[in-house]
Amino acid sequence: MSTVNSLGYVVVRGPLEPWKQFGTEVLGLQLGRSSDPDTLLFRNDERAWRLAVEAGEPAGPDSLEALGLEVRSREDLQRLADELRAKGVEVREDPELARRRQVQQLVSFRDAAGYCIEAYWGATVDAAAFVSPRGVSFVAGETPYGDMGIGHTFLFTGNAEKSAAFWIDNLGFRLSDTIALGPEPAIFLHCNPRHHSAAFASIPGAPPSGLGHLMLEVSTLEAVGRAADIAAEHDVRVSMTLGEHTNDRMTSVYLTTPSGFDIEYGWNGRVIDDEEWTVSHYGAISLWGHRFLTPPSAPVTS
Ligand SMILES: Cc1ccc(O)c(O)c1CC[C@@H]1C(=O)CC[C@]2(C)C(=O)CC[C@@H]12
Ligand SMILES: [Fe+2]
Repeated sequence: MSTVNSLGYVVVRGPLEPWKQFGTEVLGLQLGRSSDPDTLLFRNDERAWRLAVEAGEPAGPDSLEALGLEVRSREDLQRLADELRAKGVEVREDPELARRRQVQQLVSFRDAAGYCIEAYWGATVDAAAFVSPRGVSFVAGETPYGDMGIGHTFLFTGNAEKSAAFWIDNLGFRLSDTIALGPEPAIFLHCNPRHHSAAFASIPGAPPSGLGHLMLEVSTLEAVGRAADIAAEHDVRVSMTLGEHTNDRMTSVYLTTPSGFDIEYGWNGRVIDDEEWTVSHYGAISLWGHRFLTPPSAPVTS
């Protein structure tokens, strides 16, 4: 099976000016060079960009435009596209989009829940070094465990089981673990040593689909604490307080973006070695902390 190697990039919609400030000053992301005035590009590592924000209204979880899933080579992308088509998935090669995303080749298709997936190889590495405006370093492309991608996404879905099955059966993701969360367990999947690159949950009261959060991992607890302080100064909404998750052991805080979905800003996430990993089920989401300040279903406020 052709295996996706990482969650390489995420494309969302939102208001650009607030995002520029939030991305650089709160998150410590570096602005990348964008040839399109209606698209902001953010870097968190050596890549030309990892997070793109296209101009639009705040739409909460519906702000998700596309998920970029990276494969290692032209041959792997060809195999992946062939396998998807053989299973009846409509796969479209898009050279114009590949140019915009600064990758060598790209195909797009929809997963079981209808999320727009862009599979690609040949991402552009920037000649300029990554320099965070807040001096933080991210755990992303270049890690002792290899490329772990941008971070992870937590996706709402009508049917977590069905969504996860698509990613496992067609994209080569592996089950990390599950957590009791509402009537059906939330499902966490990995495709590299990062504990999970995608999680699926259908939660009563939460939206039926969309991006719950994008997790960005920094290399120190100090960087998480400072982000929480700066968020408070900027009147950024904290949707979950500092805490540590049971399964991936991420110590994190959840900050609401100008688009209305959350960024989980975390440190010390667990890594998985497939040779040794045993799947567990957890009865709680956190070991400590992570209190909701407002319910996840509360309306978006700017
Ligand atoms: C449960 C869990 C484990 C590890 C993570 O990295 C992670 O983000 C989560 C999800 C946390 C959290 C939750 O469990 C309840 C529903 C929440 C609030 C959301 O709506 C987004 C984040 C979710
Ligand atoms: Fe998360």
